[in-house]
Amino acid sequence: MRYIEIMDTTLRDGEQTSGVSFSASEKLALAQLLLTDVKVDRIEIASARVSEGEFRAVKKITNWAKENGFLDKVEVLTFVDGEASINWMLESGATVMNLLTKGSMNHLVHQLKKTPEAHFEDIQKVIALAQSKGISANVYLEDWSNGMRNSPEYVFQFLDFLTTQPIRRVLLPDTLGVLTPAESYSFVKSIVERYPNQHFDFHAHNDYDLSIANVMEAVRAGAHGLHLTVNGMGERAGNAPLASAIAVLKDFMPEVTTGVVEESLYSISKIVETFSGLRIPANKPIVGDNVFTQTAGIHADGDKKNNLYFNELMPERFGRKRSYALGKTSGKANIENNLRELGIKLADEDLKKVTQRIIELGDRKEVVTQDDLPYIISDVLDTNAIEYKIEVLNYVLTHSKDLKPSATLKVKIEDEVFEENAQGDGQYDAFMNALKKIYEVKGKTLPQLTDYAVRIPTGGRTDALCETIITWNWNNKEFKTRGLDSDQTVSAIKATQKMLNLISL
Ligand SMILES: CC(=O)SCCNC(=O)CCNC(=O)[C@H](O)C(C)(C)COP(=O)(O)OP(=O)(O)OC[C@H]1O[C@@H](n2cnc3c(N)ncnc32)[C@H](O)[C@@H]1OP(=O)(O)O
Repeated sequence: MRYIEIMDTTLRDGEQTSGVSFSASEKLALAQLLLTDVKVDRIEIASARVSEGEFRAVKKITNWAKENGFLDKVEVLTFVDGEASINWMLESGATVMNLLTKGSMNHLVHQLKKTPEAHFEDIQKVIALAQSKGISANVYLEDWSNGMRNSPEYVFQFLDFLTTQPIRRVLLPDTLGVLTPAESYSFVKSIVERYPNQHFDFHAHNDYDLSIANVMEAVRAGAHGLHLTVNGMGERAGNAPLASAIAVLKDFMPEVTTGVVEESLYSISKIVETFSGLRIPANKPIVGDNVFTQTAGIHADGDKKNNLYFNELMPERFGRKRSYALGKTSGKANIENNLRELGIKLADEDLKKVTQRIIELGDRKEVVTQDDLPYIISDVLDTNAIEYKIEVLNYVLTHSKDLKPSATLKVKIEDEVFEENAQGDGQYDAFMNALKKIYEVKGKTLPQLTDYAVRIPTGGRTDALCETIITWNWNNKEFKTRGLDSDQTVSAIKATQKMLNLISL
């Protein structure tokens, strides 16, 4: 089996994401996790000369790496700038440089304004100097992909030159993310065949959303290593994402292997999300919040029947769990899956009612989570037990500055309809005052409200529902009623309606 070396460049190319800057401590923590938990083969942690902060970060990482035997896996991007980058490396303690050179005539002529011969001479000097100081070299051919399209003679002249140099690897970047999968294959293949003794890394960018397809084709063509970033961070549309690349190699390319630990990919993704502040889209493969959530009732039903809707991407591989969303597309099977996890069993009739309630909430765009389920169940079962003879048909509640809150309501008691309005200290108080007036007309009194408690189920982890529990005193006996709704006032009115029906029994 062919071993593919994984070089993670989250801390260098990933940090080139607009608006992202890791602190030195964050860089150290990520470097440690990447090398010891995720077990990538190498990490690129910075560009030389960038800043004082970057220098401190590199120094911290190299100190740790030296003590723990990882120094040879820690790389820094450097420039063809005589002694400048090398001196920076020496002071920071880094020992592997990824030398950025020009991989297309276009960049060479317009940016460095040099001939190929002059560029090669400069490169040779830098590599020799580095070697004399104990620094080993990998060489990036920047804009290599366009070079292969527009100036292949130059690229091959350059690669011929590199065969004469004491370097470890040649790094082939699709700097502008312009390659198609077919080109990734044919360009890498032509190079690997011509230089069988050289190690080539492929470095994709995601401008056309083709980075993973390109990575696959480069590996199929014989690339020996890949450059990836956690969450696909990187300049513009980013780099090829580590988690997706690892899953694709594992599932579609059995002829290759890597040293990366799949189970660690989700946790590193979350940590990088936190440190970078760059939110992971919910639908991002492997690491997005939604990618292991079945929302459709039919899919949940199929999972029950021989795992019909599973693919190779089992969440447990990545340290995650499958979940079943609750909303308007939930069917019974979805809800049963959630109930099973909570250890709750319901009769068929009750399950149907709970399902109906969840669909209603979903229709109102409320997001229902598993945490809400026990509340919904107890509300549905509680409401079931009561035969509703008294109904609050309509109401208007007002709240305005410097005016007393008021309420107008229409209530059906048995077959009679009553309408009243009243003011109060708050909207609910006004509602109760109007209700009292209706009951006075009928020559009845209402229980005394002794406690009124509002809570968001599960301490605020979900905001779909609000529960109001009202304690009443009726003929010296206390009882409680509960109302559940996404709106706090409505939940209180539901609790009150329950009370009206209980006292009429
Ligand atoms: C593929 C990639 O992602 S490459 C990413 C490389 N990393 C970075 O660019 C890190 C961030 N960059 C920086 O902090 C700065 O650009 C520095 C510190 C590297 C250089 O800063 P400055 O000296 O202010 O130069 P500035 O950024 O304006 O311009 C870049 C210079 O480097 C030159 N240059 C471009 N590529 C190279 C190279 N591979 N080797 C040497 N010099 C290069 C340019 O021609 C330009 O030189 P000029 O000013 O003589 O025309």
